[in-house]
Amino acid sequence: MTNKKSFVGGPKAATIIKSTETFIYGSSHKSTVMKSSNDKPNISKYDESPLRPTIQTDALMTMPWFGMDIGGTLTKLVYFEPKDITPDEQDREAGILRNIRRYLTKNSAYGKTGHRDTHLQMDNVEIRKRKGSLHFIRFQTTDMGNFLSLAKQKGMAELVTTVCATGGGAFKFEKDFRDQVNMKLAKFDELDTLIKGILFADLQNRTECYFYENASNIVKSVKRAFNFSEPFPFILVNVGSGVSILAVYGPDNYKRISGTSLGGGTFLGLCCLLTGCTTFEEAIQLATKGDNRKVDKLVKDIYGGDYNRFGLPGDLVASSFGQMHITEKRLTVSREDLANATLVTITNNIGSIARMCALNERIDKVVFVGNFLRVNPISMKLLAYAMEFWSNGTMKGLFLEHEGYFGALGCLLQFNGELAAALNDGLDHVQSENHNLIESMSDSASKKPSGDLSHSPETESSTS
Ligand SMILES: Nc1ncnc2c1ncn2[C@@H]1O[C@H](COP(=O)(O)OP(=O)(O)OP(=O)(O)O)[C@@H](O)[C@H]1O
Ligand SMILES: CC(C)(CO)[C@@H](O)C(=O)NCCC(=O)O
Repeated sequence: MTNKKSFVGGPKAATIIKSTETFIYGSSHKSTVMKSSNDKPNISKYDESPLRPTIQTDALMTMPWFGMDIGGTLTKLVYFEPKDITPDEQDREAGILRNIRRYLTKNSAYGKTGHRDTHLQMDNVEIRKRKGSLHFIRFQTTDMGNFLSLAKQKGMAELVTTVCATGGGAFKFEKDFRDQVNMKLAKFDELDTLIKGILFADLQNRTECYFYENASNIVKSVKRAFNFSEPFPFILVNVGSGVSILAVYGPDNYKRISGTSLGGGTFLGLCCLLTGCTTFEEAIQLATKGDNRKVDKLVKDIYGGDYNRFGLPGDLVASSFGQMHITEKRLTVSREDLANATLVTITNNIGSIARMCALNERIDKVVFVGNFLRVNPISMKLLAYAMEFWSNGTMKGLFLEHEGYFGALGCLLQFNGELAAALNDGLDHVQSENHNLIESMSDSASKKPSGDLSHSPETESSTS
């Protein structure tokens, strides 16, 4: 069934993952075509970047189109559903492909932990000259075994030979994909794809980016759309299981400046330990009803009021969990208070590190993403408050609707030049090539960031 072709054209080798007449949508579906540079797929204005490989063959990439981000806690899957299928194409569409399309788009729950976030669906999207909808699906990474069994049961193994994947799990589960469903993973770096996904989503969705108006008043602050059409430079804080902080200067020009192991995984883990809850949703619900002031020690618990000399208001947390060494206090706190205090502790710590990074880089826009922010307005409002309050209004916390899906989305968008490299030579090839390009570009730039692809000590510092 698989007809895999490799050929060289121009500066990069290009590989068509699978060229099987039956499974391809589109009219010229039989042959492998190298697209010329003036016939570019209409993806985004950022495609004009000098760093982007110009060889593009993916207009004929076979369906289904997936991008997968296999993270430490959640696996995110973005699926492109073509909506411009002609009756003729429909006739030729293979049964398995049709069944997969229907299974994914007609359901919103899959297996034990799989969910489709229907409210995030993007319609009328154009990718590689095809029009369709993007569907956003997640499941627990601990459920990978069940996912692979389901994929096999639905016939994916016969249909797809290669999946574009990012996140640590693209490395960790590579062998499982190969052994259990005969699929190869084309691996992409999680931070590269994160940025690609963000830029694409913002172009597609005018209300993707938002901020909190009146951020200095948490009770009154309200969500408002933010015009992110001139995004650079910005600080990007990806709050997943752990936290990565990047300074982004252009679509292909960024550095990982910091990180912390105190992230979404820490919140969930501590909350489960302290309250006996078992899910993130439960943890957030508890936190919504609790009061951290019964758990934390505030400035006014120490000063009796504000600490004016250094501008510390009495209501500020002086010491997270600082009252919990007192037996009577411990006896009066509820599970809800403990959940709220855990959320506030983790959020404030992330806010504080993010603000220092922004200050250091002299950047005023701080974008927070990652699934820690899912159904979590408490943290978003706190982060917005922290950015505004501690910077005297000079910094702005920004948020994006598709929170945790950008890595998977960016992965789905990868062009064949990069795809080919990932397939032929492994990720290292892509990384070192991007690194060289970024290095050569940054030589002439006033700021001199380099992509944090080598994890050299100069480009990365870690708080953990
Ligand atoms: N349904 C859920 N189940 C588990 N965690 C959830 C859920 N919804 C939101 N979260 C939060 O999102 C975090 C994971 O976020 P995300 O998916 O962005 O990261 P990841 O890719 O799994 O982690 P990493 O990038 O560090 O490998 C969890 O640690 C938790 O705080
Ligand atoms: C290891 C990753 C990059 C995996 O996504 C993430 O969980 C993270 O950035 N953790 C924090 C690591 C640090 O302390 O810098």
